[in-house]
This record gives sequence, structure tokens and C-alpha cells, in this order.
Amino acid sequence: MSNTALTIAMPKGRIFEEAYDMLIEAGFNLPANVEMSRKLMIEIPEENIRFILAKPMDVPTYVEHGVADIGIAGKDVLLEERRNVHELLDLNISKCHVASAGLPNTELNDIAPRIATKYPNIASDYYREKGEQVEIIGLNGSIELAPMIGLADRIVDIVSTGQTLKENGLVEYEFVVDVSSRLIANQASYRMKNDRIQDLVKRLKKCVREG
Ligand SMILES: Nc1ncnc2c1ncn2[C@@H]1O[C@H](COP(=O)(O)OP(=O)(O)OP(=O)(O)O)[C@@H](O)[C@H]1O
Ligand SMILES: O=P(O)(O)OC[C@H]1O[C@H](OP(=O)(O)OP(=O)(O)O)[C@H](O)[C@@H]1O
Repeated sequence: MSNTALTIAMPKGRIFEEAYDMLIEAGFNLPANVEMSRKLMIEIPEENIRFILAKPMDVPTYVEHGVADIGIAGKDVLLEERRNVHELLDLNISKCHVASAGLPNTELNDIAPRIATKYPNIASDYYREKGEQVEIIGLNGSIELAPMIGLADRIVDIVSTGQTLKENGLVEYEFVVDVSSRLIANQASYRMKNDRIQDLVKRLKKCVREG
């Protein structure tokens, strides 16, 4: 098999650790304590692979533009960013779901209820499909504050353990979509570097845990 160079965009933050463990298990000789250092590019010369460490929301951008051949991104990010990338494999890590939530016992009877979210596309798609008109309020984090403080009637956000909702006196109303991390590829790389990419998929597939 050819040893064409591969660039892989890895998300910093939550997904990193699980993705890192999978890559190690798949035999990639990544150095220890990668996240402790401030280095944003790591090379593995013997595999002719380099890893770039990116903000999770930016991974599909690097991959769509072809500066990374491969990336790892949450399904939430893929649905929100709508980048033209090839989805290769569900890694079944960093599992959670997107849901709507709000203060308990509150009906949505306004003409256009306010929905706070850092996923404006996912939220508007969801309510459009339901035929409900809403006003989307974009936030970057601490989304749960919005209904507590009267900025919004509902939030659309990630729920994992449910602890954040619980500790802030909110309840889940509607399930929107399941989320796990996916291996993605640049469309041109997928064709031009197919052997190498298939080899990577094969190695990682063996490490995917079901359930
Ligand atoms: N509570 C959670 N439990 C499990 N997975 C999560 C959770 N929150 C987010 N994720 C997954 O991890 C991805 C990245 O989450 P992370 O919080 O590291 O990034 P971020 O929100 O972009 O970071 P930051 O807020 O630091 O900019 C999300 O896109 C999602 O797929
Ligand atoms: O159900 P849980 O296990 O409590 O996880 C859900 C929380 O995790 C994420 O927040 P994050 O920690 O990324 O904070 P931020 O959105 O404020 O940046 C998400 O936005 C929820 O607030």
C-alpha cells in the first residue's frame, strides 16, 4: 500500500481523550500528554501522518477545505455545520443527544416561542419539520441559563447525564437527535487516497465498541 501523507483533524476538548485512546488502540503511536502541551500539530513520521488539534466545531471546515484529509467530529457538529464531507464511520464515542428543555410545566403557546441554542441550524430544522414557528436566539454556552433568566422559553442543547438540566431546575421536553462522534473525510481525499483511508477505517473499525 502507498504511504501517501495523511492529515487528521482531531477535536480538542471532550472528544479528544476517547478519540486518542481509540487511535492508540488502533496502533497509532501518538505521544503521551498531547493535550497537556500547547502544540497544535503532531507528526508521526513512521506512518506519514500528522494530526492537527482543532476546535470541535471547526473540524468539518478543515476537512471540507482539504487541509485535513480526515477528521473526527460529533454528529451535532456535522448537522449544524452542514459541510460537504464524507462520513466514513460511527466511532460510537462521546455519546449524548440533542434535546429541547425548559422550566417544568410550561406550555409553548406563544406565536413564536424563543429558543436559545448554540445549534441554530439543528433547532430551526427541528421546529420547521414540526411545522412550528420559533424565534432562534444564538448563544455560545451556558445555554441552560436562558430559560432560568427569561431570555428564552426553551433551549435546544446537548444532554448527556442530564445533570446540568437537573441542577438548574430544567426538564427535557423533546428528543431531537442522537449524537456520537464520526470519522469524516474530504471528498477528494476519499477518492485520491482511498487505500490509505480504507486502511485507517479498517484499523479503527476494530476498536469501535458497540452499545
Ligand atoms: N455533555 C457531553 N457529553 C458527551 N459528549 C458531549 C457533551 N457535550 C458535548 N459533547 C460532544 O463533544 C463535542 C465537543 O464538546 P466540547 O464541549 O469539548 O466542545 P465545545 O462545546 O465546542 O467546547 P468549548 O465549549 O470549549 O468551545 C460536541 O460536539 C458533542 O459531540
Ligand atoms: O447532561 P450533562 O452531562 O450535564 O451534559 C450536558 C451539558 O454539557 C454541555 O455543556 P458544556 O459543558 O460543553 O458547557 P457549555 O455549553 O456551557 O460550554 C451541554 O451544552 C450541556 O450544558
